[in-house]
Amino acid sequence: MTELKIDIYADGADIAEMKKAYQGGRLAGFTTNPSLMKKAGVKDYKAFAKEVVAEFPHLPISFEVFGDDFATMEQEAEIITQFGPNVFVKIPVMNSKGESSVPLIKKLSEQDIKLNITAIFTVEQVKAVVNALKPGVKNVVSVFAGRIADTGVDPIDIMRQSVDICRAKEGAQLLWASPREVLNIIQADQVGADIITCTPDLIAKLDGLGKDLTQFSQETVQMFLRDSTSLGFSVL
Ligand SMILES: O=C(CO)[C@@H](O)[C@H](O)[C@H](O)[C@H](O)COP(=O)(O)O
Repeated sequence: MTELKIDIYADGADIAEMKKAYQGGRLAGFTTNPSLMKKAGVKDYKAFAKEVVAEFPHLPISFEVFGDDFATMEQEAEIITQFGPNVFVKIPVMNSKGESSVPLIKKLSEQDIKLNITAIFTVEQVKAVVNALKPGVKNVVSVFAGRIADTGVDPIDIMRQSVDICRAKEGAQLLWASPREVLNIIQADQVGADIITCTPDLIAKLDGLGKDLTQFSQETVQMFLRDSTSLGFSVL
């Protein structure tokens, strides 16, 4: 069995799926975002958050602000942080107009609000965000490695540099966001990221970690046989 040092969080907003993922025994926390809440059909943000916090009072959970102007984000952050002592407030690194959230991040961090800064893609953004965080307060810095890879860029170097920047600030934890495959969990562990947040489907695939490849080859052929038998086809 491959030993992982990294904390694995579940990324989603479907409470039944979150509970199921937690029962697997590997989870150290949860993240959500507006797109995941839309997909899961969440109708009432506060009711949803209350239920999640009641279900997992002992695990870190990140809830995102919905506002796009900094005054609204600030008000929402002050409400979200009161959802529970285990709650992190997710603030996007910029708003939809591309205006930097760094001044707001600094303001909220100075109030000891635990933050998860999200939608980070560059080392420059990591530097600016970490610089704004109050030392000693637990914070999460979420770099979207999978979306970086979607542009054809290998995210490893960006993630390595991000780990180093976070290590220099007490309390800052680097989160590898948007992983696509189990290999990314190994890579995140190897670069020294503190957290990786994965969909429940990806978490389920962790059962394949360290599996014998010849055995996996045979199981794959057995799957083809099961399906060809059930289809009843023959080329003869
Ligand atoms: O909370 C976080 C990161 O802190 C996550 O919910 C984060 O938003 C998601 O992992 C990403 O948005 C997922 O990206 P993608 O798989 O849709 O490309």
